Amino acid sequence: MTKLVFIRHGQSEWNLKNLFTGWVDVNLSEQGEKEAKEAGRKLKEAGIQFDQAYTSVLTRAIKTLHFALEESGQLWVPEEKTWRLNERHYGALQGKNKAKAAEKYGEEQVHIWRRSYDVLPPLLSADDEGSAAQDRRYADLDPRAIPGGENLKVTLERVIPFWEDKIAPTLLDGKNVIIAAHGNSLRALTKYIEGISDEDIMGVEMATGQPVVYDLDDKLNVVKKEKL
Ligand SMILES: O=C(O)[C@@H](CO)OP(=O)(O)O
Repeated sequence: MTKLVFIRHGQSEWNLKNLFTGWVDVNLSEQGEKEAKEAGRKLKEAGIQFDQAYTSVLTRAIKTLHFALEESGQLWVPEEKTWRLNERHYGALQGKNKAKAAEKYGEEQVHIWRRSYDVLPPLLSADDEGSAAQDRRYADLDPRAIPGGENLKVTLERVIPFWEDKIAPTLLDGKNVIIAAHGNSLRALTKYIEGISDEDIMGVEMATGQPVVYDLDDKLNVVKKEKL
């Protein structure tokens, strides 16, 4: 039996301001730091020991991982960062206020952009200001893989190759894994490992800074799921 823990980053500065964030690299808020440390204390209390950590290339997830590991006395655990665990890219919505967008485009349209499985947000092009194509951390990516905006389906399609190549083999090796990532990259992984339908995933939410602990059998079937 191996343990797999998901943790969505603690509250970010843009969660606090209610802005669409996606690939914009914002920091944790003060509250977010507290949530990440509290998550670490809960992991310690539960006695969960990790062998490997994975996170995105975004500050809010990396710092959440570090606070949680430090607080649980496991800051030494090997970690790998990948763009594949990034938040879903919110395209031209990034930086816009979610409540103002609902006033302008209607609640329903905004809900569809936020939670539908396969509707894309308005896209950014590579030469638009704020495009990831201009960000050095994505320099090694095929420019065609740099998104201008993603729905959950596209997010899942770029998260799963990393699951198959790295995370699943580590778990199959009997190692306990923590993944510190984002609301939508973790919803994609949740959908995949729990076999949730395209419709039902619309109702699945991830709380900031709350560890979700899975016990997996030797075929990586979920035996138990618990939120700390
Ligand atoms: O703005 C975002 O990047 C995400 C997570 O904060 O928002 P939502 O929950 O609306 O998908």
